[in-house]
Amino acid sequence: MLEFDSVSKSFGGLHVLQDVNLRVPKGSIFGLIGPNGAGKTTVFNLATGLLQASGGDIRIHGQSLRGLPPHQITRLGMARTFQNIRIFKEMSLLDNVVVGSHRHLHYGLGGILLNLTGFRAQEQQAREQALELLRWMRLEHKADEMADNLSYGEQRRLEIARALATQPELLLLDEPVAGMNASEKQELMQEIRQIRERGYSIFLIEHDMRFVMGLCDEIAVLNFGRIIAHGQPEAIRTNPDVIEAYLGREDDDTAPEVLP
Ligand SMILES: Nc1ncnc2c1ncn2[C@@H]1O[C@H](COP(=O)(O)OP(=O)(O)OP(=O)(O)O)[C@@H](O)[C@H]1O
Repeated sequence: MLEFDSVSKSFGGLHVLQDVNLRVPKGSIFGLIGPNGAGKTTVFNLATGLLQASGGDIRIHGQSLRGLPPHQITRLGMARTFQNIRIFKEMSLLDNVVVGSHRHLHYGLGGILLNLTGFRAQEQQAREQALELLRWMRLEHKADEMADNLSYGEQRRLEIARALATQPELLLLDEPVAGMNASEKQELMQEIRQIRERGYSIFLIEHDMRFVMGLCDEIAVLNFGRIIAHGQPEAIRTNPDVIEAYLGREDDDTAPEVLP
């Protein structure tokens, strides 16, 4: 579904990604892990058009993303959440999600004036869809509350609901459980599995090894901008290159959990 083909990215003389090859299969939950600063967020920024690759090609459904701005990439079926949560805190949960669905509402000002009934019907549909997505993320009961009132874990789940409102085929999650407690993590794992069962593909970056190993079908490991391992969780857990990459960074708080 999403392919990185020999992708590189430099900032001036700093080579952040080199010869990155990735295949995120349709219907999978695919994890990208690696020590701090390995280049994981840069991979997401390239996939969503926030950055352009210095070399190589990125494709979704075989179509190159080269030169496409983020909003066009969204139209190709990709949506993401961010490491630092980006929700509208002064708006209700429902409105936060409705905003996400607006690329699917087909009206301009003229259209609204000429066809007020059609406009209202689309708005109503967007609200119903938003409520459904809030239900998926167990936030439906708070639909009319201000997003500002949510706990950290709830804000992360709201961001996922809003990303889903763009009707993506592939959902990119950047550190979805950062700041969550153990039971919130367990619940989110369940919700992400259910999202996949509904036909979505998931590509996630996460430092929490228990979460990644318990959830992902496949995992790729980045270290200093290169993919050093790729495979099923058990193979990654015991891969000597992966263990060494984490051992070499004892400052990284995730290191002990990778060790077999
Ligand atoms: N816009 C930029 N300009 C210059 N350097 C950048 C830019 N964005 C990222 N980098 C550098 O690229 C490297 C990889 O950063 P990136 O955020 O992709 O890593 P990461 O694996 O997501 O790290 P973390 O796990 O800490 O979030 C870092 O050295 C970072 O300083």
